[in-house]
Amino acid sequence: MSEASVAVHADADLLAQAVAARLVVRLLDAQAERGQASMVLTGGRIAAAVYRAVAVLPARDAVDWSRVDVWWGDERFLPAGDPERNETQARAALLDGLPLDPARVHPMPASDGPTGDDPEAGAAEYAAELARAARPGHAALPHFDVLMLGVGEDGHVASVFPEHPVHHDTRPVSAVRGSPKPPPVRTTLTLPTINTAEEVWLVASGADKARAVGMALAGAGPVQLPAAGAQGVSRTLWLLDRAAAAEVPPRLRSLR
Ligand SMILES: O=C(O)[C@H](O)[C@@H](O)[C@H](O)[C@H](O)COP(=O)(O)O
Repeated sequence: MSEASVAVHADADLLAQAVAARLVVRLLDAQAERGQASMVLTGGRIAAAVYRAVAVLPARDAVDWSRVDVWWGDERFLPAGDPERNETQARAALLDGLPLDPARVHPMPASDGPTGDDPEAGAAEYAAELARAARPGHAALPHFDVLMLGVGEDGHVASVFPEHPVHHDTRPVSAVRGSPKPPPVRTTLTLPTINTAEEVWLVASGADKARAVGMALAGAGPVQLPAAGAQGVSRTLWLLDRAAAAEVPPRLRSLR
């Protein structure tokens, strides 16, 4: 697992612009290396700002979007098209304007989808979809070039919440009930699945995130503070605005 590094930007807008630029470069590098690229999306306000920033970035046209796989790290278990779904938000902010191959866009289950209103069946189906995309000879997961995560005030990432039973789920994808952040029923990649990504980027903006960010970087445990347990194979990058970085431990501040 990689050591975390931290980049701090002046405010939320610059943070979103910088993450958008990094994302385009990451996808370009992956395509240069592997002929294709994959990104795992998250939900929340800062993620939506990043997607909007990618949408208007001229360099986005350098990416061959028909060779990009799109996955989600978590989803709210609601009907397809519900405005609260992370998928709906990402499509509106970015995906609908990109020449993606629809077969490479892999939304998490909807409560009115083929697996019905059963989040367990939906999670199992998403695990099966991941397994179908796995590289031959590899574990039941595809290669994730970059996996982005927002960070909750309580330190949750994706829909892995502090002290929640999801921490004991050994499956790659979990159905979450009783989420403290509405809506209560969700689907999420579990932390071990998240941690197979080549790069994990934790993106946080605002003073209400400072405590969770500071504690995660100071070495809190993942059950208490799930963000502390998210790590990329070759890179773990915290992308923060100044307000969210206010409690970053001094030994990491030099990396700003
Ligand atoms: O479904 C969701 O809500 C998310 O995927 C969640 O994990 C989110 O990323 C964080 O709660 C941060 O959200 P904000 O950026 O809005 O604070």
